[in-house]
Amino acid sequence: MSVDFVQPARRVAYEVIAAVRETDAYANLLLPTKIKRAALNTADAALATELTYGTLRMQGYYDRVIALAAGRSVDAIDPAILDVLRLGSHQLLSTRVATHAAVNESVSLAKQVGSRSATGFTNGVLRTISRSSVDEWRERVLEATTSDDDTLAALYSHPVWVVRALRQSLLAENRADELTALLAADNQAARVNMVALPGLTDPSLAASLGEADPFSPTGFVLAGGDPFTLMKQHEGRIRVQDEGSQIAALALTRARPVRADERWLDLCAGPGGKAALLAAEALAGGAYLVANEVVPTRAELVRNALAPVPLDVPVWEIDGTRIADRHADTFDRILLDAPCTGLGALRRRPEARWRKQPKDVAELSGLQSNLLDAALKALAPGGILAYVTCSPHIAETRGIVATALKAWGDRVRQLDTAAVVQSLAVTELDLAGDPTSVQLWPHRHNTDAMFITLIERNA
Ligand SMILES: C[S@@+](CC[C@H](N)C(=O)[O-])C[C@H]1O[C@@H](n2cnc3c(N)ncnc32)[C@H](O)[C@@H]1O
Repeated sequence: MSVDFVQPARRVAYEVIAAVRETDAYANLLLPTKIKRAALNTADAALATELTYGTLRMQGYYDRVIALAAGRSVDAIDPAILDVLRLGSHQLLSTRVATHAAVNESVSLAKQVGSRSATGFTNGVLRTISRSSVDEWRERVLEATTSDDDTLAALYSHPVWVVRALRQSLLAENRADELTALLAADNQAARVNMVALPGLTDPSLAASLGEADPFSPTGFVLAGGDPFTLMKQHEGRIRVQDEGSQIAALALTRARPVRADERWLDLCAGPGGKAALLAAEALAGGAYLVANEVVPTRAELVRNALAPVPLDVPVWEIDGTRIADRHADTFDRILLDAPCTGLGALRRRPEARWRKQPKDVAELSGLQSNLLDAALKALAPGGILAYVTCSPHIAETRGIVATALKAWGDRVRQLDTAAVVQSLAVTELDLAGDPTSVQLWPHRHNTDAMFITLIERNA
């Protein structure tokens, strides 16, 4: 074996981590392609996934260790070599990979991607890290933190502003004591959860492929196998979908019995996961559904997602903030699954916490408010709107709703969303706070942190 050998799983992990940094690639989309191209076997694919996701998630923590071991700020390290060091640190501090394999292969990788001097530097830093225990490094990192929030940020590898935002959201439910459980849950791999479109799949299918979800009546946890192969085999009538997303869509469709010929709208539908579930529900209840998505490539994904449902669903491509220009007072139910920071899906998107910035919240909240106002105008009198985000950030959730309620006054009212969600759930959920909205959580419900509120426009 050449001294410069880098195991294919490590090479794949490195390439994905580097692409995330260089081209803003999404690890969850790029990794499967790279694994396929490298023809990794199942064990190597699992190793590449663990190395990629683990390194990206814990990057903030590893950077603190690397800075201490290197005696310089990570900003002063060549970015390609920093990626090698992060991947090496992950192997040394969080896996059972043998020290010599972690160090030697990192040095070989450094030789391939960095300058000549980088190999000695990589060797030195990783050997320094390997000489102290995991606990000793934790102590050293914590000694260098500057506040309680910084300590949590370091230990659980989240940006400080995200730690604060998550605490605020839990505080709104009087559950701030759950913060560390939430931060820890963000660092756990999410299970593969699927939806079996109701009315289009045999009810026994879920049991044969996995275990029924505890809360969503349409979902199951996949026991094993490749979900995308299964999806193809079942012609899209089962698909990957978080349990929280299913609950959000069903909160709208099951808020009250469906009258025949109701008109439904999915205002921000791409890529179409919830649209497919809404379509199955519309078909069963005799309702019409329109899906809308402003980005044409994502509108195409919506059409694909809807294909398995034998219902004619037009897919519009208009700016949702203008929906009421031509469709005021029209729809009986509207799903507004708003574009958001995605801070509720950090388990699933390992790099997202480092990519998002507080300014994203400010930008998105303007759009969210405009979309909500337009959607309320497009609602028929007596109609119901579900405002949903996969972020628990107060500025994207309760803040947006409060602004709309103030502007709309007695022309709208919030429904008992908690009661609706409990009534459709298979088993009772531990929900906290004001029942006009529901906040799901990874640590409490094992779902993404979806926020759901139902608003009725007065007749
Ligand atoms: C959170 S995603 C929706 C996810 C989707 N409901 C699903 O379950 O697959 C929000 C979507 O809104 C779209 N979007 C952003 N701005 C929009 C606008 N002004 N009008 C309509 N759609 C918009 C984004 O392109 C994105 O696809």
